[in-house]
Amino acid sequence: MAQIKLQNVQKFFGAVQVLRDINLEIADGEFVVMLGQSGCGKTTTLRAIAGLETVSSGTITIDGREVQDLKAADRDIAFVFQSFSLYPHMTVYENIAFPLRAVRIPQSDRDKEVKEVAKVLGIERLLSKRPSALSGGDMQRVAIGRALVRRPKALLMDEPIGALDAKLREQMRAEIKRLHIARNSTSVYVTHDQVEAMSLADRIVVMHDGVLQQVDSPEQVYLHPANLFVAQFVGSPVMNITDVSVEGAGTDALLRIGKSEGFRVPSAVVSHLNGAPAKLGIRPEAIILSHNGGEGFVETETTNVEPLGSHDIVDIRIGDETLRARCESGFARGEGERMWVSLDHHRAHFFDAGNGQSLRKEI
Ligand SMILES: Nc1ncnc2c1ncn2[C@@H]1O[C@H](COP(=O)(O)OP(=O)(O)OP(=O)(O)O)[C@@H](O)[C@H]1O
Repeated sequence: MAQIKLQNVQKFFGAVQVLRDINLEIADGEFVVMLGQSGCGKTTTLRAIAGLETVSSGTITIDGREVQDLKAADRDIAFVFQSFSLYPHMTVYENIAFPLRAVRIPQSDRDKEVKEVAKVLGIERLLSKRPSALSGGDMQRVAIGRALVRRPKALLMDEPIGALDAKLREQMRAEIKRLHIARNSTSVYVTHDQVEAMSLADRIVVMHDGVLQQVDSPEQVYLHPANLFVAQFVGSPVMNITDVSVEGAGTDALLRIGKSEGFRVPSAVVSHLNGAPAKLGIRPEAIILSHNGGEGFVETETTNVEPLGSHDIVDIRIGDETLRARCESGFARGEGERMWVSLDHHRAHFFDAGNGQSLRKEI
């Protein structure tokens, strides 16, 4: 197990900068997920930690030792990729035992370690088989087993289950989590799948354009996104974002979206904005629809209904904007239906219209 620290890490490929001043501390035993769109630099960060990629500047330390100039083999870190890189001519047992043979661990200890890892991963029955006889999920279990068997300081995983079908991914996700709890190995995991990130991580590192946008628990990333990018990247359907003007003083203020009639909210909700241009962020589940209206509700019309089984996503018009609301199945009959809408202002987010940073009320 290990503590990993990146300080002021920069990486250029030719003239193109793909990592911009990365600062990140990963605690011993922590499960950190790097989340971002394709090309944002998450794989490069992981490869830099592993020693498969050099950094242009900055330092990487593992347990206090600077490693940025060490070869991958000298960092005591294991890596699992999306593609199953098993040796086809070896059995599962031999594949898992391989890293132990390479460092000349005696046969009896090797046998004990291989069997223990196989037990944790539930692949004991496969030990005598060759990779060609395995399913995709089992191949990836073996790849993880091989990475874990020599008890590396840290386990780095790059979209390890990205190539599996949806059902198997769900199952493997649970297994990786269970494995992490059992072994408590420091783990860094790369994915572009926010559900995977939310379900696995102790902390999520949201990355965009080579810059860390937010490093926080899944709950914090969802409830308090640091900026517009994070707000729209995490959560499905995405958070509604609209320009908003704030009017009025006294006890109530009016949040007006476009030329809409506006939502009356307590002034305290918006007092910290000080009249600066802001964007409103509101998740679909924080939009309240009603057939009858009432105080705080504004009249609207549905423009689309997406039935998803457990709930529906209903599009409504406010001013010139379309907002997406989450409501119970069958609540809206179809498009063109008259409705009333209100916002749960406790769950409203505001962002600086210029730089996109969250304008969070200081508590
Ligand atoms: N060896 C290389 N030479 C030149 N450019 C590279 C190299 N490796 C990566 N890049 C570029 O660096 C940027 C970051 O790539 P990286 O693989 O880290 O992103 P990523 O977020 O992991 O994306 P993906 O999920 O697609 O792997 C991309 O623009 C990519 O094209």
